[in-house]
Amino acid sequence: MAQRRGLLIILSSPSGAGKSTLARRLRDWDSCILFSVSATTRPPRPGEQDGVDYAFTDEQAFKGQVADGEMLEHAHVFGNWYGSPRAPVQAAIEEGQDVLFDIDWQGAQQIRNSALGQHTLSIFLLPPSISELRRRLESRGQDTSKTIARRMQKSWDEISHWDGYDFVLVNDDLDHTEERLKTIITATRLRRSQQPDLIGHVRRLQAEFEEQQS
Ligand SMILES: Nc1nc2c(ncn2[C@@H]2O[C@H](COP(=O)(O)OP(=O)(O)O)[C@@H](O)[C@H]2O)c(=O)[nH]1
Ligand SMILES: Nc1ncnc2c1ncn2[C@@H]1O[C@H](COP(=O)(O)OP(=O)(O)O)[C@@H](O)[C@H]1O
Repeated sequence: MAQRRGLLIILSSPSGAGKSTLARRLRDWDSCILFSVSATTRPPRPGEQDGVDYAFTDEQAFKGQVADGEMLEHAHVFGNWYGSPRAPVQAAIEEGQDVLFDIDWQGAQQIRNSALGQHTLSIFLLPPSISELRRRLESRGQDTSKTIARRMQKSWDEISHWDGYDFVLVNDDLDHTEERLKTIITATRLRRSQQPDLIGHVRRLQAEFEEQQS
């Protein structure tokens, strides 16, 4: 039997709601999940590693990759380009490995509408409040006040797409959100792994039922 494809797990939220933190926790929980390292034209933040957090690139190279069809999806966010390279995702899911994406609503929509759309699990994280969102962006301590103002200004654009997702969680308590994410992923994996066997099982039940009724 052909190997079941891996799951594309998509996390989106307004900037500062907690995607990267939760994505890190999910990777620590299950090291078999591949994190899709996005390419971006934004400059690295202190402590970010090239090839680990992002693949940092320039606009010309990024656009070349897009033109060559190397991006599964891409979008312009907060004045920079971001995209998910296709090859590592394709290789992983063909091997049955799940892939985790930290991408915005535009990227999520592109993947959902692609040939891989049937293999996605998308989760949107809402902040408990707008003032808490601001507090988190400020407490992260990695962006200038201008950058934070821009992200806050764009936060509603992102939040307004919340209802296109399979699940929506309010990221209030971090441990609680982590537990709910793990539950969602575990349940989705279970449903997908049972599906082929269940169809066969229901057919057998039907045959047995019909035989007994005749
Ligand atoms: N469409 C798309 N969005 C991305 C990608 N990588 C990151 N993003 C989104 O770009 C936005 C800005 O990301 P980043 O600069 O890391 O800022 P942060 O969200 O404040 O940590 C966030 O909404 C990310 O989810 C990508 O490959 N594709
Ligand atoms: N549930 C939470 N409660 C309090 N602080 C949080 C929570 N989730 C994330 N944070 C903090 O908020 C800041 C922004 O989180 P981050 O994961 O960088 O957000 P994003 O990737 O969505 O921009 C970080 O300093 C992080 O430690």
